[in-house]
Amino acid sequence: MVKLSPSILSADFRKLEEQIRRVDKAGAEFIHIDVMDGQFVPNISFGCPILKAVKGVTDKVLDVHLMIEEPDRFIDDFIAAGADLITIHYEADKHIDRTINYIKSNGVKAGIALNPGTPVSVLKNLINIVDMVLIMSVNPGFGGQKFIPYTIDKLSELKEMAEERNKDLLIQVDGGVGIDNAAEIIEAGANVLVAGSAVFKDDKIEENIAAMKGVF
Ligand SMILES: O=C(CO)[C@H](O)[C@H](O)COP(=O)(O)O
Ligand SMILES: [Co+2]
Repeated sequence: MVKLSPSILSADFRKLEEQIRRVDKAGAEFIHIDVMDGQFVPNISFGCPILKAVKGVTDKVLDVHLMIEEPDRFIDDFIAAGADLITIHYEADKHIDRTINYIKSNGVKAGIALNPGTPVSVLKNLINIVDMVLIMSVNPGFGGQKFIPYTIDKLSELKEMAEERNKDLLIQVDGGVGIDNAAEIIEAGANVLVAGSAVFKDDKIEENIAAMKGVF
């Protein structure tokens, strides 16, 4: 079954609690939390205090996307704040095997994210130890960007790699996802769709989620 993970990066932060409750009630399975450090990506977003606040208002899977350098420094903090799934970038961690195993040893699910320019082939061995792979379909750092078409091929390649290994893998896609391209993205292999602007657009959260789920 395909799951939806609305990114709160596009929420109205003046009424974050209300927006989370609406996303939850409208049927989103995950809540996507974009953490940016101004180093790995050219933008700063938010960190553990926001995650803790979100944890207080929903039981949905808190899907934390760490766009930060050397994420191993902060894993304990994000686990303590309530993360259910932590995704780190392949490009940001010199000892990614150690960090992934550390996350899992704490009973939290672990994912690896790949920037658009990083080939799926780097996962040849790592695919065996992760719960999820996140294929970035924009260059990370900002919401509201355009989907990069060649990342569709990366989704297909990843799906094939997972099937060859008989592996039940969460395949997440993030960036520029909306009702216009959701069908093609799912067809290529994604089973978790992140959407920020497409969900929070015009404050029509319920309609936007229903339209998106209509495609699944
Ligand atoms: O990781 C991200 C950006 O780095 C966001 O999750 C992503 O961009 C979602 O926003 P949108 O759906 O508006 O593209
Ligand atoms: Co994200």
